[in-house]
Amino acid sequence: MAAEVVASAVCKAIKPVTLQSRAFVTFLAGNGDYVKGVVGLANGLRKVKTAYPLVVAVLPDVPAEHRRILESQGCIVREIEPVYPPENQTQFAMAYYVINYSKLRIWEFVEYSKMIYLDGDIQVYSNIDHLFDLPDGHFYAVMDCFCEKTWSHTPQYKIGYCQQCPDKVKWPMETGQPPSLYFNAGMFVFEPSLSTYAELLSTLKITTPTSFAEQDFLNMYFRDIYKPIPLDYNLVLAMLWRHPENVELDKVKVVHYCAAGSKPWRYTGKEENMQREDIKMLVQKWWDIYEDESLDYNMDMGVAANAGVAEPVILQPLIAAAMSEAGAVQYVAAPSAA
Ligand SMILES: O=c1ccn([C@@H]2O[C@H](COP(=O)(O)OP(=O)(O)O)[C@@H](O)[C@H]2O)c(=O)[nH]1
Ligand SMILES: OC[C@H]1O[C@H](O[C@@H]2[C@@H](O)[C@H](O)[C@@H](O)[C@H](O)[C@@H]2O)[C@H](O)[C@@H](O)[C@H]1O
Ligand SMILES: [Mn+2]
Repeated sequence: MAAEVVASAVCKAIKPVTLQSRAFVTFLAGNGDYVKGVVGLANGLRKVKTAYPLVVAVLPDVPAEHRRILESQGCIVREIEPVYPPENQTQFAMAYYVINYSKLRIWEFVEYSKMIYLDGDIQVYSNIDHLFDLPDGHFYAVMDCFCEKTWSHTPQYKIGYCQQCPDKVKWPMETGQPPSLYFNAGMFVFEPSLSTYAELLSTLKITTPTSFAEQDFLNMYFRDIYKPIPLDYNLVLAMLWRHPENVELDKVKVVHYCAAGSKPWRYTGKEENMQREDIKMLVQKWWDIYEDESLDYNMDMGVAANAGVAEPVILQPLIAAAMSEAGAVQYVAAPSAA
């Protein structure tokens, strides 16, 4: 087909799609060493050449020096109000509650139509920009694992049931339905919305805090629209020793350093499982990116090379979105939960 015919066909196919503003977002609290995690994340996103900026939602207690470091690394720093526990909810240490529930403020970042949230202890090793093209109206995240001691307070842990291997120890149906699919809240794809934000906070006010804080709360709130995505998009490290059969390490795109002792910037190797070769390799991989000065933010580099610069117009997703109406593009289908 002659080039001009193709061009006109593509132009006809591209309906007037409003420019989508998209960004990665992470969260930083306190004046401690998590800022290293966020700097590492900014470098990692640059290394995989994401087209989108990294927004950092910071609590007021994040010092000016840390904010300067983040801005010098191309991050967009946005201060958020802490979310304080209701007066009658004091069974959690204030700091733990505030640090975890304040994450919910990111729903008010409505200048972005779609965001990917990443914990500060996460590193992105392959480009995941295609997740922004997942269909709207759902909450995408990776399923968690119930086998670590951190779950010992739950019925599923006591029974030995885990959604990562539902046939290994079957859920006793006589006790009722198995727990709904449960995601790890260290990484998720979401759409900021003021109405959702208002409802999240009003619901929180009447919700008793639980051990996994905002992760439990988000699982309850988004249960009906939650869609699991493959664990390659958020490898919770405990999966390496709890469900190795579910992990293909060379396919993993995102690593979540949430196992005790695995935070790379604090790694001593002393905790359980921390002397594993795969853990040592993943910690070193994080340090290689953190210390790679060629990845530092540089105003002279091209826009695409600098996460955090004003949003470039990326035609590919717009064409894909337009073509999808012609049924020509298959989106990343959320895998079946089983
Ligand atoms: O002192 C802290 C503790 C937590 N966080 C942020 O809150 C997220 C959730 O905490 P963490 O990752 O330690 O929880 P885990 O995934 O290990 O349960 C972190 O990744 C950081 O982004 C922070 O900035 N400062
Ligand atoms: O308590 C709130 C946290 O809950 C989640 O971490 C848990 C979870 O991953 C468990 O499965 C692990 O066993 C545990 O180590 C780990 O702390 C989120 O990653 C984090 O962002 C944050 O919401
Ligand atoms: Mn984490």
